[in-house]
Amino acid sequence: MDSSQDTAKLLVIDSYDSFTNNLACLIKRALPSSLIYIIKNDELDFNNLKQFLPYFSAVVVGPGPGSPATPSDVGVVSDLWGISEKLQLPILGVCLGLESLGIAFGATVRRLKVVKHGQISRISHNGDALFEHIPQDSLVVRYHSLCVDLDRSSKLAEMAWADDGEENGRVVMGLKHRIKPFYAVQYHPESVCTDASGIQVVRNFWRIACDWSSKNRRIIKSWGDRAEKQFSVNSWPPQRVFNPAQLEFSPQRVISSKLSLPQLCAAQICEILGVYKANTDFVLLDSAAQPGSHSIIGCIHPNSLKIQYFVGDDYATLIEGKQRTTCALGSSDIWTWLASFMRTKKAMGGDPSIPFWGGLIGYMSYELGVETLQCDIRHRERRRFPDVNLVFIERSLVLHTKTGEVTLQSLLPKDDDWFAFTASALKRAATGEENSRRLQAPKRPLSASEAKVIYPDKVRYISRIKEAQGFLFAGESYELCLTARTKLLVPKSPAPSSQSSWEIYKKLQSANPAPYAAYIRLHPTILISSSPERFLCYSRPPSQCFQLRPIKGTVKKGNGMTRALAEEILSSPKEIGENLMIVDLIRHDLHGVVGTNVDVRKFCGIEEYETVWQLVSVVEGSVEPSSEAFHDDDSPIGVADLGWNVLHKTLPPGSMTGAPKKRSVQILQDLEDERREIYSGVAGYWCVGGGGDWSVIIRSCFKHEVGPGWTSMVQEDTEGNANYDEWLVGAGGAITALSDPEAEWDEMVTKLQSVLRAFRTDD
Ligand SMILES: C=C(O[C@@H]1C=C(C(=O)O)C=C[C@H]1O)C(=O)O
Ligand SMILES: NC(=O)CC[C@H](N)C(=O)O
Repeated sequence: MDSSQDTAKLLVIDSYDSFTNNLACLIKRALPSSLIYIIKNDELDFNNLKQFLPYFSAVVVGPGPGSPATPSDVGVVSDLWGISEKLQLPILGVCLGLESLGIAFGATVRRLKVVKHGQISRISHNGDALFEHIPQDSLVVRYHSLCVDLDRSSKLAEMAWADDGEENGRVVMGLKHRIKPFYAVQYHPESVCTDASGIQVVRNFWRIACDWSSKNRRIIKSWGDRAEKQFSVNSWPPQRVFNPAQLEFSPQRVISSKLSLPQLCAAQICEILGVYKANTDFVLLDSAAQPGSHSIIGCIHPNSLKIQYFVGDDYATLIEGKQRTTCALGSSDIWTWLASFMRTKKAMGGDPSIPFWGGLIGYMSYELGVETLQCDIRHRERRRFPDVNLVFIERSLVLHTKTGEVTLQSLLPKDDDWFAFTASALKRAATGEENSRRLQAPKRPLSASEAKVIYPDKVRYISRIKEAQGFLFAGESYELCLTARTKLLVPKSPAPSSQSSWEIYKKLQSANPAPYAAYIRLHPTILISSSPERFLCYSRPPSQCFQLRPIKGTVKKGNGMTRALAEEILSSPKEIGENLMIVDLIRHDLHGVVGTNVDVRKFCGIEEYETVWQLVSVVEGSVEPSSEAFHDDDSPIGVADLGWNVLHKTLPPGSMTGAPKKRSVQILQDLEDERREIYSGVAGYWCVGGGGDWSVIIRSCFKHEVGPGWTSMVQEDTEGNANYDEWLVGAGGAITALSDPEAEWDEMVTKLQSVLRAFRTDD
């Protein structure tokens, strides 16, 4: 008998990331002293799992995509309901869990006429013990396309219902076995919009489970080495393993100095620093609108280290000046490699109020996240461009966009000359004639009014929307963020691409000012972004806070659209549902890394942008300061890997996939014709102090260059002349069961137009 014999252990069966971590957190909140273990439904075969059931007090069978009748969707769950009397233990099913309980005991599963995804319903119940202390008409969130019908002689009994009126009639919301200790609910008690009945139902189940176990004298085996060996990696909250390697390197010093330059904006500073210069790299992360407050400019020198990785490769490429080396990843992956690299670069002594002291800046592609999810990448293009493209910044300028304070920073020792040179160049420009905080007019008017726009085919896009809805109606997904690519063929400019692309950036920035704008020119790719969406920001350790700001819900401005009207549209069940599903998904992603401390700080706030109104939620997570973190000179260092870990585990951004994530990504791989590449990926930084901030790459365009120099990737016109630069723009939107295909096409075009404005000379 070990000392933990009194601690209840619950096994949660995960049918692939359908909010399972939220469910685990709800159980932990309901039963704080319990220990929770999560396994995938196909992780152990049933014969193996059977041997371990006596170690657990109860099992919770979670939700999931697909059908209870499809063996690969439910895995071991169908066998679980048939366990012998000797091994019997209390089981609570949720959603797919309820449906599989139904099917195991003869119920009929059928499709709802009107599916319910992210929809809030009132439930009534018959007062069964599972619903004790739960008021009638409690509000619960539903995510289902299927439902169960019992026949009279059923071994199961109904306990709760939702009345869907003409849509679906009365739908079963609670079931139990008449004899065995099997209970289930069709709704999601763990959703952020389910009321207090969510936690109560778990408490009630636990009470029923304890009563049943003591009445039946069930003996729970003590947790020995065997169980520990099998399940230690499955424990939730996930164990935070302290990596002593973090302490191996002594930190570098950040040297900084301040200037007050309210006359200059970020783009002007970039011009002073030589953004136009041909054959150079350049990075700007630009807070061009609220709620952004700092713009970050990396000062790249010819020998700045660049790190590239292509999905599927087993090496990273390091580029320093003209030298290229490859670095084998061995048995680890690019994430582990980057984390060890950054460990050697940790620094201290920077101004705590400045978010970036130096570190990696660049982007990561959507497919990098797809690789992390272990989904097949369908579109294997002939020519590939980096999926990770980062530069290590040693010298940087950070502009506070409201006060005009500029912080110059360097990680290089004895860098006085650079400080003096840069400060004097900035001061000269600020006191010079062009000091009006206005941008210089584009040097050469764009000839982009002649740009050819190759839109996605509307008929094809609409048919894809309908196909997506087919998956939603069948219960394969709850929401799918469908996207398509538009190509812009811009007549080749005689100016170098450093200049023409920068002019496009300035145009975009003034046409569509955005809090997470970016100009990232890292050969061979140029990214121009006016993203309104923060993906993930993590503060510096030791007290790390993680913030995600998913956007879902879009209304086009203009044509008499007032704020009041936009508010009315955006408060409809369709729009709220769309946002809620992603909020639940993001909570699940974050709970999967940080454990219990995850909260929704803002739910469905309305934000105004240049061309659209958006529904934005804010989800935050935190971890207690690690006891292993050490403090040196008041600058905490030591747990810097955690933010990076959250980024790794939460890609691709949930708002760009739909929910549940893995199945939705798989479906989208089939519905979309090309790789998304950088679109739907993330752009941002990882600071040497351990913080980071990454935006979702939307409302953006990108271009690849080919060849060793800076020759643009060109397209041939109809006469076969290679005269055009090819810019790529992704756009899309969340498709739900409530979507109107024509309106979704319009929404995609609206998002696209916010970028195309930068290519017009006539406005
Ligand atoms: C897909 C895009 O945007 C995403 C989809 C949104 C929506 O469906 O309302 C809103 C913001 C983004 O997360 C895009 O801009 O291309
Ligand atoms: N949330 C769920 O578990 C959904 C179950 C099933 N895929 C349905 O759509 O009905």
